[in-house]
Amino acid sequence: MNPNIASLYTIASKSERTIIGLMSGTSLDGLDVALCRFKGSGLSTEVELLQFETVPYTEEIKKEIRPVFSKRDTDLQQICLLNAWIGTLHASMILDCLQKWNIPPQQVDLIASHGQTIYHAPKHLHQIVQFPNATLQIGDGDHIAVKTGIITMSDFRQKHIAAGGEGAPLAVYGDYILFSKKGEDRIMLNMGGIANFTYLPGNLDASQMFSTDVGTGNTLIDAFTRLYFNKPFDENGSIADSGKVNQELLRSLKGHPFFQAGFPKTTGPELFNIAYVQQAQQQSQTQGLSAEDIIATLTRFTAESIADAILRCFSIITPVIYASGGGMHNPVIMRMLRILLPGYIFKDTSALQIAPDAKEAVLFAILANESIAGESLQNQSKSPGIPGVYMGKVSFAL
Ligand SMILES: Nc1ncnc2c1ncn2[C@@H]1O[C@H](COP(=O)(O)OP(=O)(O)OP(=O)(O)O)[C@@H](O)[C@H]1O
Ligand SMILES: CC(=O)N[C@H]1[C@@H]2OC[C@@H](O2)[C@@H](O)[C@@H]1O[C@H](C)C(=O)O
Repeated sequence: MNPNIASLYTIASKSERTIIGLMSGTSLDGLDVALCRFKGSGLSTEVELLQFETVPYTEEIKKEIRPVFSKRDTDLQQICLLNAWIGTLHASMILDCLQKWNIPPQQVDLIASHGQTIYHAPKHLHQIVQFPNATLQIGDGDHIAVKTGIITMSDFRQKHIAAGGEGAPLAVYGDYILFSKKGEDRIMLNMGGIANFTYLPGNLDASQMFSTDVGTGNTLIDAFTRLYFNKPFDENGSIADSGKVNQELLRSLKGHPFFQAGFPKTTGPELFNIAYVQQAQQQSQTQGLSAEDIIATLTRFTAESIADAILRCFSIITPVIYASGGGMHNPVIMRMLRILLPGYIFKDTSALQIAPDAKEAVLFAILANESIAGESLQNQSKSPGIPGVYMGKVSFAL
């Protein structure tokens, strides 16, 4: 037997596995590295988050990725170079973390790497009849495996598309396994670059569970804070707080057919970008707004997109909302959400023993644990957008 297959078999048979989950999201802020210890699989999974770190992307790294990030017209050579370069970069970030945590790489069984999304094109975005849903994550797993010496799983989204999904949100699989709770209806709300949520019914009926993107999270706030203030994000919402929401611009921002479309649906900065806002400004004749008012309006746009989607989905019940992702650190978004969603209880995932900034990286570690050790597709659901499949491709180190 090939010794790689034998090691994989050994890892799959262990009673405990150590898996590093990686996530580098649409905010391009850095690489989330979550070192997790797993026992079991499926609904009996137990995860302990041993270490977590967000390794920030330097301006030099962002400068290399931005020209291809969610751009239709781009340099194919740059994509080709980045695919290997990001893999190598992520590998050295992992090795630095392990050194800092004083953990030899030999103690890690697997790496679960999301990669860097550079283009997400569900059918409703590209609208080309003969092409299916599509998405592209780069930072090839082979480079991570060879450089770290650790078996790496990557490219989780393609199987989801092959089985009929849009390639996202994938969080739902881990949300179901980790956070479903009999007797409590839950919304797992993640506010990263893009905002999404998973509904977990308190009756544990997987066929009622669903997951959807709802629109922009921080991506537009970040883009305009960069444009006008040369800062990466609106820290603590202080710029939004100093501006006034413009109702005409807000109405125009909310006018896109994406918001009328049914659930589940996915999106990205391919739609929600600077041009999207400029077009809305033109339509609403609000080109003269101050930078502060634009950021206040975009912050409100984020909060209303989330609240409208939740109110559309739940007319009778008010599930408990567990927030995660960088947007929960923006007090203006959180204040608006509390006003827009009266009667809802807000918590964050630390109440469920997972640090909110680490949640997405942990969820990719869960996907890898399932693919290696899952004995049945416990997360299989009849809900649209949640095909019952094992995801991820294996890269051996040798
Ligand atoms: N103190 C803060 N004040 C305001 N915003 C903050 C704060 N801390 C983080 N953020 C926001 O959170 C963003 C990062 O969020 P996160 O890391 O969850 O995004 P991501 O994982 O890249 O996105 P996605 O989930 O869409 O892939 C930052 O770009 C910023 O907009
Ligand atoms: C294509 C892609 O990378 N999508 C991300 C993005 O960031 C948030 C939202 O859009 C979500 O759909 C997804 O990530 C999370 C981790 C998911 O798949 O659940």
